[in-house]
Amino acid sequence: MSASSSLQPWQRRKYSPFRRQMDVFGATARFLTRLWWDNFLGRNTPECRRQQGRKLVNQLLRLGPTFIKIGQALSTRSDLIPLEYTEALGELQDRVPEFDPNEAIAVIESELGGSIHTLFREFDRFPLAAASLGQVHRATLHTGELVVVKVQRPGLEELFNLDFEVIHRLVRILNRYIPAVRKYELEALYNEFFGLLYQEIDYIHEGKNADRFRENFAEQPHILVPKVYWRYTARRVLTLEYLPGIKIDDRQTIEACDINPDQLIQAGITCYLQQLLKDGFFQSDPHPGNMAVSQDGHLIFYDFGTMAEVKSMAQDQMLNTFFAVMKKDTEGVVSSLVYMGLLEPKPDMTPVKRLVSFVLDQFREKPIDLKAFEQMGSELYIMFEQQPFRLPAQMMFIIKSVTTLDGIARALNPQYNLLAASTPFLKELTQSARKGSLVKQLAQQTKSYIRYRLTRPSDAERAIAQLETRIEQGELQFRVRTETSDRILKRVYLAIKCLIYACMTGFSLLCGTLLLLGSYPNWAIVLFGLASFCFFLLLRSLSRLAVRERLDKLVEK
Ligand SMILES: Nc1ncnc2c1ncn2[C@@H]1O[C@H](COP(=O)(O)OP(=O)(O)OP(=O)(O)O)[C@@H](O)[C@H]1O
Repeated sequence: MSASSSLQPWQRRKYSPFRRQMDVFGATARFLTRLWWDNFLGRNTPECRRQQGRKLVNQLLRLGPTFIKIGQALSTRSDLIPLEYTEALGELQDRVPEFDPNEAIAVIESELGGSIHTLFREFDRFPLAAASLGQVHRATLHTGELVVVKVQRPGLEELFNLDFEVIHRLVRILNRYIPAVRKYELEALYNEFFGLLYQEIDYIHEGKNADRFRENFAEQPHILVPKVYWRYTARRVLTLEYLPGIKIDDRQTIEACDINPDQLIQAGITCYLQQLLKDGFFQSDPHPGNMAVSQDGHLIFYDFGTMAEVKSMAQDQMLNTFFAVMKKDTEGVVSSLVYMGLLEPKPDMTPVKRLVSFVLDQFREKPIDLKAFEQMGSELYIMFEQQPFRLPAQMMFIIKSVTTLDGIARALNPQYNLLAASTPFLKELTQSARKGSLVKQLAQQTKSYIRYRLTRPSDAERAIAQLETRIEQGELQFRVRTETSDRILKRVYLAIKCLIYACMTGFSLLCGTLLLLGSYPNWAIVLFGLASFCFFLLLRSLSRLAVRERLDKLVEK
């Protein structure tokens, strides 16, 4: 990033709230007037919108970091603004001049409490990278470890505080005087946006995110996440292990290093599926600057300032969701999205279902092609204009991150296939979900057997029949937990019980008959009752004995 010679207004040392308000209101008024003028002249072509988009980008750049971030956030909202605008805003690079290294050093010294020489053995004054919120310098710790120090732009928080007030005022005015904007729920968007922005400028939060992300991938050595040096980290300074890498979309260098792009794609897709579906914690901004490839082909992740959360899913739920998308099953997709908190459950879900069905319909005759999501942007916008709801930000983050990832994969291999790249993850998922469901079924069957001991033998019979079939099909294997002698003892015990009940039945019957013949009918009835009860106990023990025998045979197999 090149340093700009002319100082932008937002870089001023002193920026009065009134002056800032005038600048922001002036820029908004100019933008709205241009829109109104185009509308008045009936100029509503894609080319006009593209031009307006470009002008908007320049205006946002002049207004500085808050507005650059607003532009970047809006570039994911094809549910809110037309495609030409999202495209123009998507190009909104962080064209912000890097700041003076002396200022960076001053921030580090005040945040970490020590002079730069006591903190670091070496500190590279020339930044490695610069962005709207901060810049990254290379350094060496006194212990010899190579690190990068991410330093926040001086005065950034003050500028955000100023803009927080100014934009709130602007939102209230727009809501009050321009009824057409009310459908955008600007107040909610404003809260959502600043909530995320304040999180992004808290580097302690970013460090914690990095730690959490690293833990989620601890078992996967091909995913690298820089270690956080907490002793050298504060709210405005983040010190990370130096992990240099090749830019993820630099196919030539990747191939020159003998790294297989297909393996990288697979690792990237698997990693994202895990983030989205299993961990429910994902990097919502996977642009090529936030990912790199190490010399030995591992995937490196940078930047954990914009992590988003969704409800993680159990394995079988994940599978159902994935297959619902692949099968284009609207109901299934909607219920998964509701479960993950990506759609708000409403009494009338018809508009949502209509929208999901529209999206899935686009792929009716062909496999799901993520690139097509982007091309559908303008149609989506038209649909949203007619729908009485907007999507939660996370949903748009997912669409954006998945489509960005798809773009990166295509840059590496234009022939790549999403389904093929997802296969390893799905395979593992299917296996563990299958194991999980087998265990569940076994538990259920065992439960019904136990229940049988208290209630009906027929349930146990059915459960055993199912177990038998599954064992025969090789799906289940029993681990023998009781000793053979123990099992024989139990059967003998049951057989003795049967014998006793049989004797008691016979004896009661005999006594009952004798009493009846000896003209004691009342006593005879009591003994016949006792005989029937013993007979019932006999039958129950016999069926238990039969079940026991079959179970033992299964175990012996
Ligand atoms: N641990 C690291 N090791 C090596 N290089 C790094 C490291 N962290 C960041 N970088 C480099 O610095 C660049 C910017 O880092 P990062 O994305 O974290 O900054 P940022 O200010 O959040 O930028 P943006 O918000 O635009 O993504 C990365 O693209 C990468 O080239």
